[in-house]
Amino acid sequence: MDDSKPLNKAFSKVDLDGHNLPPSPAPSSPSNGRRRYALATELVYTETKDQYGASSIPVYQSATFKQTSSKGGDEYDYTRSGNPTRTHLERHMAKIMNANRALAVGSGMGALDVITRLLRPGDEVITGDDLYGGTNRLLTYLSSNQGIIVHHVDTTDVERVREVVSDKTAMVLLETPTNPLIKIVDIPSIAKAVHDANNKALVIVDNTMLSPMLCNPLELGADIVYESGTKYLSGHHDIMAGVIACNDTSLGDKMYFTINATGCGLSPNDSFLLMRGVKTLAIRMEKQQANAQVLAEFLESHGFRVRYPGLKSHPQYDLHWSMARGAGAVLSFETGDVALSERIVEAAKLYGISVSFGCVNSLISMPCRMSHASIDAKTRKERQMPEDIIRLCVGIEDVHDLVDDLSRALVQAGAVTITLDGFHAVGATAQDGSTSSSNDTSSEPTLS
Ligand SMILES: Cc1ncc(COP(=O)(O)O)c(C=O)c1O
Ligand SMILES: N[C@@H](CCSC[C@H](N)C(=O)O)C(=O)O
Repeated sequence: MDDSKPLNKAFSKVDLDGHNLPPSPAPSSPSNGRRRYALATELVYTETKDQYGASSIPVYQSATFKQTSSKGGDEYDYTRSGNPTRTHLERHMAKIMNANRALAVGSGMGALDVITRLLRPGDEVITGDDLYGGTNRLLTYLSSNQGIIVHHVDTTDVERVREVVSDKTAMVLLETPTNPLIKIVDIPSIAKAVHDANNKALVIVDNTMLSPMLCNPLELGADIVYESGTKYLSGHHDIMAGVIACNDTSLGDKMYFTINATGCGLSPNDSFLLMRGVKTLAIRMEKQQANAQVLAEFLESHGFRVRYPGLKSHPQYDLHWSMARGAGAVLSFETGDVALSERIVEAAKLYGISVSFGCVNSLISMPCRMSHASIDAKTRKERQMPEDIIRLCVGIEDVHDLVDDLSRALVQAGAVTITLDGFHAVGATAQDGSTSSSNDTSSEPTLS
């Protein structure tokens, strides 16, 4: 049977590859999806066609939908193919991300999986040398098992990308700021260089670290943007989710095909929770990044090497602010000593020792042991990931409490020397170049 032909009302649409597309979800349309108000307003403003005028989209907790005729083909038939709660979320996200189409799936990695299924064996992918560990793991799997050639280059340097881009390049995958080294990648320059060299190559941006509140990669030249909805979009660490957005409707159809074929669409309940979470994104992000700025300045002023794009000392400060509307709420700092970093992390009380970020609660972690442990030690060394690096993911708590708790943890861990003038980092990476060893516990202050 030729299954590429529309069979009946239920499969009236095929995508460019001839795949049958089920009837739902109806793609978000630019006409009903375009932003009209400031982002903070659009985040909370929604329109629904709910039969009772519910102001919050109901959870359509149903696997199947009764059809009005034996031909099927009503707007919804089966939740794997489409669900009204998910569609409502997807249309809202398309509006927020300034895209023609948004798709909601079960996690950020699920989103990258859907995107990379656009690849064919022999295709080449260019990506960074400082990447979230899970992204690195999926790309390594694709290169070992699926015949995809992956080039890891320093994407902070456009020339390094230009050197490897070719007619075999199918995707260029970027993160900015990178996780966890907080390096900045020039999306517009890379997108132009890649599209000039190969107009079929897709530029993909993982926007998890900034969220649509602070950056719109589609407006900077990206073809597809995705985010882990587990982070800022939902904001409470109570769901796993991923969102993909693009402006090319045929790409949207292809990715929707994969979502329906593999069954990774976001569940109705998680769609509801993500929809509820995203409404407070602006206010959360504003508070989180204000707190992060205070903590970054606090650590830097006490002699720690801090990586945060809100600090003028960040080597790519101007580049970051040319693309983004804020610095985000993830920063990392070094102590010069792994054991010392461990003591700081374990001494903190307000900051949960946890992977992830973007939550209302503040978190502290050691990326090389936790979020990025799936990158082997040799590769971490080659990529110059400091083993002692500590990542702070800042929440919405009272900033004085956050500073107090971090100060106490630094003192308790022996990370600072206390003088009459205050306290100062003892680690080898202190910004003033001092090399005093943190292993010299004779100089450790004691907690009063
Ligand atoms: C930058 C970045 N992208 C993608 C992901 C994957 O998201 P998820 O955990 O929702 O699969 C993460 C973290 O997990 C991340 O930090
Ligand atoms: N054990 C998990 C680690 C998830 S890390 C989550 C987040 N992206 C972060 O950077 O903290 C795994 O192996 O994926």
